[in-house]
Amino acid sequence: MPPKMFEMWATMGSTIASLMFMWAIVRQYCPYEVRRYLEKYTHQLMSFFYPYVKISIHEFTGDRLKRSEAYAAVEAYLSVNSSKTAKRLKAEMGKDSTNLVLSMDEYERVTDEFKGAKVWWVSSKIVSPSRPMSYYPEQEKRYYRLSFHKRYREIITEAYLEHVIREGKEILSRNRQRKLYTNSPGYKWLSYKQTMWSHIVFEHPATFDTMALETEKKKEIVEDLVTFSESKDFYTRIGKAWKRGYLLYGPPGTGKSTMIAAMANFLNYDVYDLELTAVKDNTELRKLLIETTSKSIIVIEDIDCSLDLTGQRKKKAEKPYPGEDEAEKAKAVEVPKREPYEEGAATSKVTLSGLLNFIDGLWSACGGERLIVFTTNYVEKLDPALIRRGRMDKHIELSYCSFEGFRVLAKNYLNLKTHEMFERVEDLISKVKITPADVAENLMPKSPTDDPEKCLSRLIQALEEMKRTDETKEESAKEEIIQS
Ligand SMILES: Nc1ncnc2c1ncn2[C@@H]1O[C@H](COP(=O)(O)OP(=O)(O)OP(=O)(O)O)[C@@H](O)[C@H]1O
Ligand SMILES: [Mg+2]
Repeated sequence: MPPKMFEMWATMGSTIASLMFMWAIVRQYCPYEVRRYLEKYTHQLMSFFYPYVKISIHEFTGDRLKRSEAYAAVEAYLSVNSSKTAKRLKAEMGKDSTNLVLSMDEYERVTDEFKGAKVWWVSSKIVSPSRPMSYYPEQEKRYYRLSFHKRYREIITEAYLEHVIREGKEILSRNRQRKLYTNSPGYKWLSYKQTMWSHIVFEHPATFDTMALETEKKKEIVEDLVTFSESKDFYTRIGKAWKRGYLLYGPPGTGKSTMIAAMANFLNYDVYDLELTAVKDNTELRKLLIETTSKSIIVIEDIDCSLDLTGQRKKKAEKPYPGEDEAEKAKAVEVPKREPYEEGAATSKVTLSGLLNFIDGLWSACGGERLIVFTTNYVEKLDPALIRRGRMDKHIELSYCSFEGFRVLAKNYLNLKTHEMFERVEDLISKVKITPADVAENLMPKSPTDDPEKCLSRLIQALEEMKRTDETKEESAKEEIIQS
């Protein structure tokens, strides 16, 4: 190296060293105010010469309980765009647990181009150590940082970011793994970040096609759901919250819970299964509902058993459903039942007015696309205030199996569209009250040797037995009348 050059490097080196030394002294001894002042102006001076703009998108913003929608959209956008160029990727199980979804690993950097503008994305995190004696673990604050040259400021802030968010949201809704949430007491104490809901992936196979229901009824429900999901502007225009209440009622085993799953699958919504007996009081109910997200169905099953609606406590099975005596009940398919109201009464103080307030007031303020579904076996026991239109907009009765319903089940279970034995089934099914659950149970092959004929014979036998029991009951009732 020529001596002149060496001298120049040496001078520069010593200048930088002395500046750094001075800065260290300033940091150590200057009062905080002076330091802040100096830092601010150094920063401004640096950005004057530095031609790049940086935008950070943090995972959690002011409201630490809610993940930023923008962060989720950027993450989805980059998961598709970065997987082609990034060298360090992380893999997570995707929708339906069938494939791995790749996304950018931490501290990885990828480039993207938009209308001739080149941008860089970096995924990063700030780790703040846990405080001594603190209950909470160390916290990680993840963020994405976007950098681009300042000459592209307009194009990036006005068009590129919008493009990223729009595409990201589309990817999210395509890949969304739907969830089934339940409120379990105590779970919320696990960590301050934990919500009051616990969830699992929702993978119920029910659809409207597999439901044993009259075609007309199915069509009406599907049209109602489609109209609701496409009516965002309508609800805004008339000044009503974008929500709709459904009341599903009918005897046990007629498909109320199955229909909720079919609705969720049809609309691609999450399901919040709200166990009212596990909710301490109205305040907790409010908190739970505020935490629900848009595009969801909030379900309160067996509402007559979950809430003291009249001041009188009720037992679900205190009266058999018409046509359902003890012998029939014993034969019926075992469907999991909720505990009757008494079980939760000791701890739950949720009142009817609390629930009504939520349906009308608070929930309406949450905005977003939500359905609320109540189910009951005894519609006549419900307080009219709870089920009036406006709260429960659509009342759907699910009843005993018709021949049309049977045909759907025969197609599902036996892959039969028609069969000579159907005629006998048609005749019998019009005379007895059998639930779709019972029909399904009889049609289900019980061993590998069970062919469709055997399953149909089993159903016919069950229907004949039910008919005989009904006739015997009718006769003894007639005799009783004659005797009295
Ligand atoms: N309409 C239906 N279409 C197809 N399958 C049905 C139908 N109704 C009942 N089933 C079958 O019976 C089983 C029980 O039905 P489901 O749990 O939906 O009844 P439910 O009306 O919710 O009963 P409960 O009032 O006891 O809660 C389901 O797993 C399903 O296989
Ligand atoms: Mg049910």
